[in-house]
Amino acid sequence: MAERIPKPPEDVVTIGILALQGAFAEHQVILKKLPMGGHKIKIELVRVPDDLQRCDALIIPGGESTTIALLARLAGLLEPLRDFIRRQRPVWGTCAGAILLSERAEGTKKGGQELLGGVNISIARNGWGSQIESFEAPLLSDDLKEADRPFTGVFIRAPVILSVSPTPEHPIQIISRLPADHLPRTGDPALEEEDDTDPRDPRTIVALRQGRHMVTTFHPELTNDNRFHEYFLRECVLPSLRQ
Ligand SMILES: NC(=O)CC[C@H](N)C(=O)O
Repeated sequence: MAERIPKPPEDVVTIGILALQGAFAEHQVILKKLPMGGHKIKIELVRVPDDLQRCDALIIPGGESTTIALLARLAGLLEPLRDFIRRQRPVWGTCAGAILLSERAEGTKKGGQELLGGVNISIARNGWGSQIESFEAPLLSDDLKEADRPFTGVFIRAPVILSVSPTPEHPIQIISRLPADHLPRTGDPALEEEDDTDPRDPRTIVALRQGRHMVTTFHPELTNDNRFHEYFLRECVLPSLRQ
């Protein structure tokens, strides 16, 4: 009888999704379907500090950043989350999550808002103006698989990146920008007149990363396209496991 060769144990990667409020279930659906080569993904819905302890990486979903911060405080998660980020664990914030990962936020509610920090950017909550509830834009990025195929960016009361502050030790990589012909109409001529739009204007940046910390101001979890999830795993999560 042929000897059975035992299969090597699959590497299990535990991805946490902060599940206090917002679109965490949508991230879960995409992660479950994501092809992972030799790795197996275990998804951990993070609601208390012990959940976070089991995670190799974390996704902070879209929703309401003030509510998420408040619930995180009540759950005793604020400091464990900040510690997770400080330890350079991979973290990705989408929309409200992007606000929470920013070092500075404008347009916060009265009394301010607690942030987690970790990505050296300034961001404006609901920065496209209250008249623009949501819009879609075709996004291109050389960093995505099938780079020629636009990714449909879904923006819902999205934040706007106001400035990025890289340092030599902590460079910031721009992953995608809004195309000039898809800038929302904000009444701000600098953003609307194509000829005048500086392509380096930080307000056009919609996806970036600083080390293993990534922010997207739109909702990749609300499309059927898993390429930003694939990017996060490939560029932020898997390299962190090899150390
Ligand atoms: N879709 C979203 O996540 C919106 C974010 C929301 N405007 C906030 O400030 O938290």
